[in-house]
Amino acid sequence: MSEGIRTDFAQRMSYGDYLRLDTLLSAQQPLSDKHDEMLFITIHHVQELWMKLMNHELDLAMRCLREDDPGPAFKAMARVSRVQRQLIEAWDVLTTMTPADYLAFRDKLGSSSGFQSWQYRLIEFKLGAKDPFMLRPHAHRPDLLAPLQAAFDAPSLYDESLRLLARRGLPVPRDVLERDVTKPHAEDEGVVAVWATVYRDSGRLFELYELAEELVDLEDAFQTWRFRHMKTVSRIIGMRQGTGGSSGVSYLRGALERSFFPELWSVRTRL
Ligand code: HEM
Ligand SMILES: N[C@@H](CC(=O)c1ccccc1NC=O)C(=O)O
Repeated sequence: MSEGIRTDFAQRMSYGDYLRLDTLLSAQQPLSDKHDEMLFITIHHVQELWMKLMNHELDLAMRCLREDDPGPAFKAMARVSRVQRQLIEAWDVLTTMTPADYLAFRDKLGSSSGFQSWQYRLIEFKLGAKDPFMLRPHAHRPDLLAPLQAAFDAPSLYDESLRLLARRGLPVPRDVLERDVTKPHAEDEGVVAVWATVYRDSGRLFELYELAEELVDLEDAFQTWRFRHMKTVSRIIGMRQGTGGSSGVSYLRGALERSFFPELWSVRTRL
C-alpha cells in the first residue's frame, strides 16, 4: 500500500515547504480568548487570498484587452466571476456568528476596519471606482500606496474595454476615449448607443457581446457581495457605527448605488 510513497523530506521539498504553510497558517492570531474570533480572522484571510487572485486575473484581463487579444481576457474575467461566487458564499459561514459572539471581541479590533483593505480598494480602482479619499488610509504604507496609486492613475478594465470597441470601429465618443482616467467615469449617452449596437447585432459582434456580458457578470457579482456584506453587518451589529468611523450599514447601503459600468445597465432599457 505505501510502496513508492516518499517519506523523507529532510533534503527534499515537501507539500508544506512549497506552499509556505508555516507562514500561511501562523497568521491566524486571535487577540481575545473568544471562540468566534478564529472564524472572523479565517473568513478575512480567505477573502484576502481570493482578492489576491482577483487582482492577478484582472491584471491579465486588462493587459490582453489592451493588446487586442480578448480570448485570454475573457478566460480571466470568467475566472474572476467564479472567485466572486466563493467570496459571496463565504458570508454564509460568517452568519453563524451571533451579535453577542461578535461583540465579545469587537473592542479588540480598535479602529481597524475593511476600509483599510488595500486589495479590495485595488480591485475597485481597477474596475474604475476612483475615489482619491480611499488612498488616504494607506498614506503610512508607501509599499501599499504605490500599487494603489498606479491603479488609480491607469485606465480601468472598462476604459480598456471601450478602447477595444473603438479599435473595432464602433463610434465610442472621442471625449470618453480621451477622458481623465483618474476621475470616475460618468454615464455617457454615446456609450449607451455603442453597447446597444453590440447587443442588437450580437451575431456579427459576438466577441464584443461576450465582453459586455463578462463585464455585467463582474458587476452583478460585486454588487451581490456588497449586498451580502451589508446584510451580514446589519444582522451582526445593527445600526452601530463602524470601527472605521463610518455610519456603518447606511454607508454600506450607499455603496450599492454606485455602478462601475453604468451604460451596460442603461442599455437594457433601450433595447
Ligand atoms: C462581523 C463582520 C463584519 C462587520 C460587522 C463589518 C462591518 C463593516 C463596516 C461597518 C464597514 C464600514 C466601514 C467602517 O466604518 O468600519 C465595513 C467596511 C468594509 N468591510 Fe466589513 N464587516 C464585516 C466583515 C467583513 C468581511 C468578512 C470582509 C471581507 C474582507 C469585509 C470587508 C470590508 C470592506 C472591503 C469594507 C470597505 C467597503 C467600502 O469602502 O465600500 N468586512 N465593514
Ligand atoms: N468595521 C467592523 C470591523 C470589521 O469588520 C473589521 C475589523 C478588522 C478587520 C476586518 C474587519 N472587517 C471588515 O470590515 C465593525 O465596525 O465592527
